[in-house]
Amino acid sequence: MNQPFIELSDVVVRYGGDGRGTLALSNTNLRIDEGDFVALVGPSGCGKSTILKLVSGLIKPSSGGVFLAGREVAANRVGIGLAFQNPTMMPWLTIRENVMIPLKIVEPYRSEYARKKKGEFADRADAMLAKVGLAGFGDKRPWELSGGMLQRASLCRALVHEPRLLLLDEPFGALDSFTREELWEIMQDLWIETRPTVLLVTHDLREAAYLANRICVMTARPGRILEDRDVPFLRPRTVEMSYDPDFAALVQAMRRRIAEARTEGGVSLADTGAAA
Ligand SMILES: Nc1ncnc2c1ncn2[C@@H]1O[C@H](COP(=O)(O)OP(=O)(O)OP(=O)(O)O)[C@@H](O)[C@H]1O
Repeated sequence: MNQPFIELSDVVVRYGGDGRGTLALSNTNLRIDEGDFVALVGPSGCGKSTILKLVSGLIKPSSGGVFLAGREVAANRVGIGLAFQNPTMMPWLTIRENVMIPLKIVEPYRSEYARKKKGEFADRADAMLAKVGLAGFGDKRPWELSGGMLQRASLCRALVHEPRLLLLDEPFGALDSFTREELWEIMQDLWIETRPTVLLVTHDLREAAYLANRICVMTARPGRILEDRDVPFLRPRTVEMSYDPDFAALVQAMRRRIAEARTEGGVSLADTGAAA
């Protein structure tokens, strides 16, 4: 079997440190190949964001292993892009400067940025903005853009340094449904063009089925992967396709699975730390 790009092996996460805190993940196993697009879905609080935190190295597992490109996450230098529900732009910077932030921080761009390539990087940011329909908005400040426009800019910022891994935590969750669907299309185009490995956390099952190649359904907390399904629809997918019977049937099956999953994790008082 090929070595996966992301691997979680028997991962347990207990928040709180003294062994009496919240058990968020129990014996979670997950393998993701490079270039794949995987959606994590499941009941609220089941540990989806916890998996993103593990893969980004923000937290360590209480036990088990988390590997990225064959190495422990802590020892890894894989470039990562991040986008969240709240696009959090720096208000004192222009949109272009916000998009360029990873180029100031992440090598090899960082040293080049300091030397001579600032103009070149501004062009790169403008090209990204044009791809997501924000041509000409580089000089604007964040407060001059709508929520949907800010989220487009946030996708540019997540991808400008060509990361091998893109972590998305409900990036379209706060948008109206029309804007959300527009952003799905943009996200799909960006993924097809550069093929980063993507791990998407979402509550929107149509979104998961539109964007992902695989959907992993988690149990209620303490979470683990309950079901791992391939999404067979051809690309590029369209919003119209999301109303086809096959697509609707997949979404319905997921919905049922999550309803069942709500009862399959089983949170006890001890798990929450409330019994302590
Ligand atoms: N820093 C923390 N300290 C203590 N408990 C935490 C911490 N972070 C998360 N938790 C708890 O761990 C569990 C899993 O949290 P997580 O955010 O991973 O779930 P989620 O599936 O992403 O939730 P949602 O779908 O509601 O966003 C939740 O019960 C949460 O309250």
